[in-house]
Amino acid sequence: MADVLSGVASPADVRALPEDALPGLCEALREAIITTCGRVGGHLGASLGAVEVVVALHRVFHTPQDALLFDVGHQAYAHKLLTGRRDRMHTLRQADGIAPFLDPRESHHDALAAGHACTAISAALGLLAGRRQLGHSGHVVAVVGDGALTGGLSFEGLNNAGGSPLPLVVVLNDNQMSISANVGAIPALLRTRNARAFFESLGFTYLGPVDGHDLGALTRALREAKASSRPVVVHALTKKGRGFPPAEADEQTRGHAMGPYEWRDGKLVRSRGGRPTYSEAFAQVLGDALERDPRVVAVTPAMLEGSALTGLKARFPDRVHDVGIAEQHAVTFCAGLAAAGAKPVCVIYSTFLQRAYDQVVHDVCLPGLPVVFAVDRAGLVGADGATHQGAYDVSFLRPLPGLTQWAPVVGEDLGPMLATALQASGPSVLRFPRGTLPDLPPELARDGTEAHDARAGAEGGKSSTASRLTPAALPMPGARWLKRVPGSRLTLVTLGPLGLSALEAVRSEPDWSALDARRAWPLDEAALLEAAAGGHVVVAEEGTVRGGLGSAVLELYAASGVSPRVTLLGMPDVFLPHGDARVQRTQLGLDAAGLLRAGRALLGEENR
Ligand SMILES: Cc1ncc(C[n+]2csc(CCOP(=O)(O)OP(=O)(O)O)c2C)c(N)n1
Ligand SMILES: CC(=O)[C@@H](O)[C@H](O)COP(=O)(O)O
Ligand SMILES: [Mg+2]
Repeated sequence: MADVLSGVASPADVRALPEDALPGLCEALREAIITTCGRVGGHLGASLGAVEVVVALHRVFHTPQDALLFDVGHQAYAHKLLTGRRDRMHTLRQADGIAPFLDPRESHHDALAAGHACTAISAALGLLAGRRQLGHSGHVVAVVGDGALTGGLSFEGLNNAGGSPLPLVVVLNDNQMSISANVGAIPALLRTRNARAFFESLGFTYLGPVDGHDLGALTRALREAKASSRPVVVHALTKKGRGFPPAEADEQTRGHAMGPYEWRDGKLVRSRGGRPTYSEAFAQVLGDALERDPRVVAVTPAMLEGSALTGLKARFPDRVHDVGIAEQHAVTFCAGLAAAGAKPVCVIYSTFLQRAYDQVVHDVCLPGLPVVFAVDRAGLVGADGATHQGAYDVSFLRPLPGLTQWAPVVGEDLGPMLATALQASGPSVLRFPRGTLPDLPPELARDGTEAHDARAGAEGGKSSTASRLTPAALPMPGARWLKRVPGSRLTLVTLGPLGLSALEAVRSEPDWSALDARRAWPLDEAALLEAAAGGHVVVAEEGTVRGGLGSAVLELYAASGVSPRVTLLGMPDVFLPHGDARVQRTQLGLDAAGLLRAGRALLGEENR
């Protein structure tokens, strides 16, 4: 079987295959996808479901003269395998390896880079319009999932395309799944006869529904679409996870994304990390809040699974809302909830919050509504790479009046921070990273929340996690001295879990202090000015250096007329690619060794 695939070095080879070789090709593609994901993990379910769609597309359209745009790009592993990347698929999602999604810098068969959902229709229409304007021929096809039709951007594209004479081809890969089961009225409509009426009323010729695993039917529909002089939708019904029993049987996500696994004797063997993640810890404290206060409501834009909210959805079906891939709507929906007196918590990945910036500014912050944003995946995300890095939230949120930005160091910080945010009269952010919770270091275990603020002089506060979550600890104070050395020449100022790197670093430098900023905004000015008094400050954060906490600290020092020597560490001024987040953290100097290096260099003691 693999032999069929080894004879395919480019789409021209796919087109040259006799029809009776195609089922074998599809099987070999599935085998390659299953093997690759087993070794390195990845977006298995969507890619398995789209195998026939991809093969049929390459039979009918000729890339790169014709352009295929896959929404998100997570379903396109077969496309990668057919376009000269088969030999490198084992490097998928790893540093310097094959990209997690599509990118023309990796292959000229990839028309445009993506990773976020709902962009394909607009991008494809623009590409087609641009090509026609410049006198280029060639067809342009947007492959979108049913999940993408829960997002407004897709509809902006459909509206424009349906009213345009350009012969855009939209292939709707309808598997009735987003990451979780798809939601809302439109996915329901897609499985009725009204699907035809719906697309036709938007100005498209509708072809389908077609069995998306029937190569013959798909090929015929795509040929007809290619011959059209008008915009066309080809509606293909597919099954996510097709051909891999554990994915097909996975009722939650149909194997949407999987970590490495082994497939032995017909059984899936997966090593599951035992430690809870920040997302799970947040979901736990959110569950407590939902339990305690009937006004609390949780909202997720299509990330129930990743945000660890499936359990809460089952417990509080009417108060946990999955609104689809609709970040803008999610935020404005929360604004409405807050205006009604509810206490909405919008649980959203840092990278996806980017799409809802105006909604945060205009609908939440401007009226000062008490919406809590739980910003997950803040910082380095690892294998998903540049499109998904949680790099910008601190920088783009910091200028917004009245918005408080919290960042927990350890899981134990989440409860008091959420409780403080829920008590606030205006909007708040809690940013936390992708990954597992650290052990509670002894320096933090010693004190209760309020006792961390050494200026309060409190020692030996409450000792149990539960007691740290009590309202007595609220509201959260400002910055927290992780270590405070009187007369210290240097202070490490950190945001979020980097406080743990700082704690480790200062164990080797008994004369240095360490301050957890605890908030990116508003700053704890008194604590930061105290840090400046030592003359040397290193600010470290997992977000862009430009515009982040470090910039805020420099603004404070400039405005206060103090001028310590300052080094800023964080994510640099480039789009950081996929790789191992731990390795990248070290490369960026954000681990304890990096902080030590930066501090010693600042003091002119690099040779120590
Ligand atoms: C703006 C944005 N929000 C959320 C996501 C996370 N995400 C990636 S794929 C996906 C589901 C997409 O569903 P669908 O379009 O139907 O494709 P399928 O996976 O079913 O093939 C989601 C929610 C994203 N990539 N971009
Ligand atoms: C393709 C996509 O956007 C999501 O599937 C994303 O890869 C999820 O990331 P996490 O694994 O961090 O939930
Ligand atoms: Mg889908």
